[in-house]
Amino acid sequence: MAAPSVTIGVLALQGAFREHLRALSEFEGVSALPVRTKEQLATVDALVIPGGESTTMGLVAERSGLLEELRAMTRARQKPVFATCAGLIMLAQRAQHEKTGGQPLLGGLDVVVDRNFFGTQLQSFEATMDVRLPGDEAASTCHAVFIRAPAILEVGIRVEVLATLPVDKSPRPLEKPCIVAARQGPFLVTAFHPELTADRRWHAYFVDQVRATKG
Ligand SMILES: NC(=O)CC[C@H](N)C(=O)O
Repeated sequence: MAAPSVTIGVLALQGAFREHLRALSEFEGVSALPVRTKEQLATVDALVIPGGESTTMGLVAERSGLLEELRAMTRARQKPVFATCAGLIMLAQRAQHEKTGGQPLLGGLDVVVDRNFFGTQLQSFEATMDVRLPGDEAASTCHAVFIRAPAILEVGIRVEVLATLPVDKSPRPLEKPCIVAARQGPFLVTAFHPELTADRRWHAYFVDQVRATKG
């Protein structure tokens, strides 16, 4: 039986949305659409929130009247959401080192993130680390691109950790490995950018999850 076809939106207000649209278009039976309005948001089965700059993304969402719709969607935790880097910050329940004066977050993912955990743009880096994708029996290797990346500092009990960056791979000294990928119910998050490498396992897992949700 053919897998059900699904429509996946990519929030296209700011940031690396084109790369996600391109990655999703590689999957058969997936139609990938940029989302900029409430009407577009209402038509998708799932949403990708890309990397970029979370303060700008939050402000543009606020100005375009999309923020409350997005919040309602993520807080209801019904539709699958794949959030990368700035997207992870947006989805977090709480962020440290927020922009002065605060910044609009969506919430729904039970984590605390540090927004610029690894430092400035100059501390952007790449690392090969072990990850465990949901459903995989064993850990496997993943090459990851971190661009002024956040890290997850605290997780709620319903959050499953999928990848931690070992201390010797970090550009700044760390006391312990830090969490860089996780999932909770319909949410999948990475602090790095899978859309910028050829490794499609994260998108593939997400597409499967969207298909399973749609039945
Ligand atoms: N590459 C990224 O998405 C960087 C995110 C950035 N640290 C922020 O605050 O939004």
